[in-house]
Amino acid sequence: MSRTAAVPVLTIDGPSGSGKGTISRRVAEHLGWRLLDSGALYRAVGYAAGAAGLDLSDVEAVTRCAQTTKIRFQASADGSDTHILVNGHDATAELRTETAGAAASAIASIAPVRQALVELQLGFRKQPGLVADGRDMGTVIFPDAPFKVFLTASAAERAKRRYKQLKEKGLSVTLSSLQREIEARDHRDASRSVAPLKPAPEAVLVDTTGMGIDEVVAKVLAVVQP
Ligand SMILES: Nc1ncnc2c1ncn2[C@@H]1O[C@H](COP(=O)(O)OP(=O)(O)OP(=O)(O)O)[C@@H](O)[C@H]1O
Ligand SMILES: Nc1ccn([C@H]2C[C@H](O)[C@@H](COP(=O)(O)O)O2)c(=O)n1
Repeated sequence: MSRTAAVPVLTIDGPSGSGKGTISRRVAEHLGWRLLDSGALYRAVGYAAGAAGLDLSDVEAVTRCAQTTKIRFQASADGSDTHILVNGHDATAELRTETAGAAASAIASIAPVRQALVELQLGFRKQPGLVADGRDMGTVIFPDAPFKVFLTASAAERAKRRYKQLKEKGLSVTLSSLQREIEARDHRDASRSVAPLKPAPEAVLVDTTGMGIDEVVAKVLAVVQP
């Protein structure tokens, strides 16, 4: 699934809360490369399906939804942030919730839904390069990527990070329920038959447990610029 093999791609896959989004953004900025947040696409389809009142296990209806939903990434006016428009509605805040993550994980196990999002993802591969974050970037979407990283961290550490993030947003959550949700999502993403969450055999594994963000960024950059 190449599109333009001459364009370098760094794939960053890993479980929920391992820091893929944060690290991908920082690394893409440093390299001056484009960024693909593939999880946002699945979140957008899950959100659109929910908004249309669909049963998320209705394969035909959710597939049609994936094929017709218009998803657009738009830089904020000051360029510091990216907004996600779903069928013209700015759904950025709704898409970041744990509920949206769980809905995304549910519809992501449907093979034709994944197929409907392939071309969109390949279209991000443009010069001077792409940092692609997700679950199957290195295994399915960009198997020929010259640089592949798999980020992990213990479930307890990932739950703590998410807890801090949500508390800072003023949301009421408990650490134990977050850890349970994270573990359930990991299990579903890793055990599905289509494009399961797993490292590409040649990916560099980075366990970020106990590592700060700057340290992880440096380690990932070293994969591209040894
Ligand atoms: N190495 C790190 N040390 C401490 N906090 C981190 C680290 N990496 C990421 N974080 C924080 O953890 C939280 C989750 O990170 P992030 O959203 O990047 O993870 P993710 O893997 O993209 O999650 P998801 O798959 O659910 O979208 C954020 O608040 C982020 O700032
Ligand atoms: N390449 C991808 C990206 C995401 N998903 C699914 C599985 C995740 O639980 C969900 C949300 O992703 P996140 O925003 O947390 O990275 O979307 C996938 O199957 N494949």
